Amino acid sequence: MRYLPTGKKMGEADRHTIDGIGIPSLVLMERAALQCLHVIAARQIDTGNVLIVCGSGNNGGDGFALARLFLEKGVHPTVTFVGKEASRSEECTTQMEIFKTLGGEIFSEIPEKDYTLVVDAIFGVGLSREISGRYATILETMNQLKGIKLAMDIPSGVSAENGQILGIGFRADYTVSMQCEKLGTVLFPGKEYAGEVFAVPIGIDETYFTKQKEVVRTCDRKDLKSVLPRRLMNSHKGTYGKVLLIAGSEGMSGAAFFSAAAAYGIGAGLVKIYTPESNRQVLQQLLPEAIITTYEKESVSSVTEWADVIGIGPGLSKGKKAAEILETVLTQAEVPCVIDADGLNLLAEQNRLELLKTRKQATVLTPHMKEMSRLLGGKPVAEIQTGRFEILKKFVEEYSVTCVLKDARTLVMKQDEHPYLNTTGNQAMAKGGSGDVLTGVITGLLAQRISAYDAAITGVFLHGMAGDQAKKEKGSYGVLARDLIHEIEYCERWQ
Ligand SMILES: NC(=O)C1=CN([C@@H]2O[C@H](COP(=O)(O)OP(=O)(O)OC[C@H]3O[C@@H](n4cnc5c(N)ncnc54)[C@H](OP(=O)(O)O)[C@@H]3O)[C@@H](O)[C@H]2O)[C@@H](O)CC1
Ligand SMILES: Nc1ncnc2c1ncn2[C@@H]1O[C@H](COP(=O)(O)OP(=O)(O)O)[C@@H](O)[C@H]1O
Ligand SMILES: [K+]
Repeated sequence: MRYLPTGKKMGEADRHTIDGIGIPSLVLMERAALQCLHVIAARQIDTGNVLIVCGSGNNGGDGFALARLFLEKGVHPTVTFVGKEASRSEECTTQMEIFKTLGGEIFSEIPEKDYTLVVDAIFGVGLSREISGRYATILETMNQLKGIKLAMDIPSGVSAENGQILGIGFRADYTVSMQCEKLGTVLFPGKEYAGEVFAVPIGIDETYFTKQKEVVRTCDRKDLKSVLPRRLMNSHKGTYGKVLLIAGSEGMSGAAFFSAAAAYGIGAGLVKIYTPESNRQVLQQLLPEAIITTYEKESVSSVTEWADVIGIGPGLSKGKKAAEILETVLTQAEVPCVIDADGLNLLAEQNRLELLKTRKQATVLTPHMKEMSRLLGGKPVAEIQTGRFEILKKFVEEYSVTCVLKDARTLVMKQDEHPYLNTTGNQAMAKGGSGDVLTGVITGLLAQRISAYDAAITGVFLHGMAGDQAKKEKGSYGVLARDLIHEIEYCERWQ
């Protein structure tokens, strides 16, 4: 698990470390510069001709410190100071003076040379407004230079708060992020400017974020062991829960299959599909492990009574029958529920969202951007994209749900928990059926009795990992929903 603070939150943690704990700012800066040097060595970057461009804040201070460490190694970097003298920070001034005392030369323009490495130390998390004028020209020049590009902390121009490009951004091959990767290089378009990101420890106290519930977190492959539900030797299928999937309508059996197969694939004990009779035969052939029961044969009340967890919506349709079923589930089922696709579209109509407020068990909603827009009464997708954290926070508080907002960077939110931003998954998953698989995975995890928040973040993480594995095998074009299921079945291998 790792935090993805905004620039503002990172600044707070810096101050807490410096003022609250007493670690001097220059000590942190020294470690920041040393870590950059380590990354440069680890990536075997040619330091034959290094350019370091420094601004007037502490990011510039990082740059001067790195320049001095290069001197110690016998490397003579070209250092350009592009900041304003008047606004130079104390640390930046100190580092600049040390560098000068050691014989370092400081330019005010970028000398024309063939650089092997270009280091951006103009703006870090202190970037506070659009970049224009001379700074913009300098960044444009730096982007056009040959050589490997490395950003200290965050590429200049990328907003650490939201990943937006403020005018112009440095296009890095590598970004060395101090202590934590910032939210701005995980979100698009910032991510595309950051290249490979190394989050390096420099001594900032990250436990500061534990109580700051607004700080976003993510997880990595190494967390898998702790997030996967345990599989006990002394167990039976009842141990891993009974999943009911209410999915598929006439001519839409595939969605039910994907969700059900994914629920089994992630370890659920028993999976039942509730669907129209016309889907019975094909589903029985596609997934003989599943129990098939139909609208014509059984009432929704009796099937919901059987279930430990319900997933409703994939391929459901928006017909009258589907609406009745959803309303019965929301008012009668006293088990956790995952609502997806048409389940969400129906929820968005006729004030049905209000039904969520009376539910006693956990509800997980898995909308993509367009479905979220419908849930929010038609709020434009662009508005949701830029304001996703605030908008979702309000929504989950109002309806007491866990919300999985699906996107290239899926966001999971629940009241009183850190927002979770997913970093697995890729463009190969942008295809029909991918979402149905996610519904099955989250439902299958809930069946194994982990909390709604844990099931949502673990499900999203594993689903993305499956996409990444599938892309490795098939590339970006040919991955199908069934490939995701196949990979999920093997998820233990990723630990
Ligand atoms: N001890 C610590 O705290 C540690 C900090 N560390 C490092 O410090 C970085 C944060 O440093 P920071 O807070 O000084 O801000 P920074 O990113 O250098 O920028 C501020 C300068 O930019 C200017 N400016 C901003 N926007 C602008 C614009 N659009 N156009 C023009 N100017 C603009 C702004 O000017 P002003 O707004 O005052 O006019 C000010 O001069 C952090 O990312 C990390 O690298 C690490 O070493 C670890 C220890
Ligand atoms: N470019 C991408 N990068 C990462 N994940 C993606 C990308 N495109 C789609 N996905 C994932 O694939 C899934 C698509 O879900 P959804 O749009 O509901 O598909 P469907 O309704 O066709 O099943 C989501 O989990 C989403 O996060
Ligand atoms: K920078």
